[in-house]
Amino acid sequence: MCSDVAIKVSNLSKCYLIYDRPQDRLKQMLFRGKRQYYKEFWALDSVSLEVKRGETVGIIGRNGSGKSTLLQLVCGTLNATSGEITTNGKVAALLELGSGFNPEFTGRENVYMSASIYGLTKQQVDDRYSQIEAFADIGEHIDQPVKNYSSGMYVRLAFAVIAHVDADILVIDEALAVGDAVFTQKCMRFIRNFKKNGTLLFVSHDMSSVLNLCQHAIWLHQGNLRQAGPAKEIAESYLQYTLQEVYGDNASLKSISDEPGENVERAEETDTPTDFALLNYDSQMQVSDNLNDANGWKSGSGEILSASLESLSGVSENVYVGGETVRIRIRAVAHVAFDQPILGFLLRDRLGQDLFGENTLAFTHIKPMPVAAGEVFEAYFTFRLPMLPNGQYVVMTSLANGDLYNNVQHHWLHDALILNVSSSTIRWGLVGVPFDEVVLQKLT
Ligand SMILES: Nc1ncnc2c1ncn2[C@@H]1O[C@H](COP(=O)(O)OP(=O)(O)OP(=O)(O)O)[C@@H](O)[C@H]1O
Repeated sequence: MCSDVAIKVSNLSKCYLIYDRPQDRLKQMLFRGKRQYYKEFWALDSVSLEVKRGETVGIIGRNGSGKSTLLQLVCGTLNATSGEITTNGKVAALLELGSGFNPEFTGRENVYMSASIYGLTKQQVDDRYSQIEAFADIGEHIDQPVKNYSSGMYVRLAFAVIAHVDADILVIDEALAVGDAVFTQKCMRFIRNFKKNGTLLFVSHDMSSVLNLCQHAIWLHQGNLRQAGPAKEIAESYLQYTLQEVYGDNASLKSISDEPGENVERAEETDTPTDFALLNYDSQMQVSDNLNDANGWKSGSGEILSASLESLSGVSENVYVGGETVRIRIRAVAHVAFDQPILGFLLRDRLGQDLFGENTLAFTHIKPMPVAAGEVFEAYFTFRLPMLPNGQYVVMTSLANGDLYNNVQHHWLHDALILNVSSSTIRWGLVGVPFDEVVLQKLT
């Protein structure tokens, strides 16, 4: 196999033998060849693909289309009926829950067992154990048998292991779906870093994760490779297909500009021009302080002491409403003198996408505010809270010193605040926008 190819799959097929009754399996063994007591089910049928070293490939498709089967075949946990698979480099996998760990062993024992399967020596695991434990961040559960773990804890530990075994190829099946926002972002940071040199094969039903992580995508349909290509293109074709499944063949993603119209006929107007019941995007969020558990790093020259979100509309403590005016306040202390300290924040969604943020650079650029060692200082940012879809978000905070062209980060906290948005009626996109008018009209 060419050295720039990480995974090569040729005419790969997997057939499961389905027996209607358990005794049929026994009969088949006894009367081997004379009669067939099973039905064949082809979960994968002559699939061929090539993944180049350093490529990130998402696998999409409906339930039962063969995605997990393909991943298991690539990882060698399942034998193919026919066809060939070649991998170039160390493959580490996060497959479905329950695979990989011995349920009776503790988390710690499973770390040692699993890492040794990936070729690490006991000394190497000893050296990395504290990093693995910190990545998993499951506290004292690490010494409990994994059969008592929640699915989230299980994935945390499994991900922590594969993140520390020097894999060349990572194979991940839907793992991010069970993690909370903080853990998901930790995984996303790891994967983004891994992607710089490594190869990723990633199964997900969450199209935003696929688009976020993968350059290419493969669409499997009833065990066949239906389409492969750039992730955006494949995601659009798949979305078109799912729309047609729901709404029939007329559903299309065609641009409205394809069918221009000149005259406009409006739908009959009612007394109330538009009933905005469906367009009420109000969303409520609860905010919790995560400063003590936040992931990040610091130089030691200064640190963030607190980060908080305050309501200026005084709605209610800890509950904020999309659209209301709020203030993010970040307080820090300098351990050495800073000539131009900068404080900033970024709001991120669970996949680590930056939604918005700001820092005090513009202010410090024009009017620097030096601080002496030991001085406490703060910045606050007042703004209208956007309307966000349901889900978890985090606020990243940072402390730096310098100007636009030359600045040094001193404290960086990925998840200083955690925001939980509930009861949002936003159905599409990353934010809700207040609509002034919505009209349905005929073009004649
Ligand atoms: N051990 C098995 N015996 C019989 N059929 C199986 C077995 N494992 C999987 N299948 C069948 O093979 C098909 C493909 O399964 P697979 O788990 O690969 O699908 P998938 O695309 O990953 O689905 P999902 O999105 O639901 O996870 C399904 O119809 C499934 O029922």
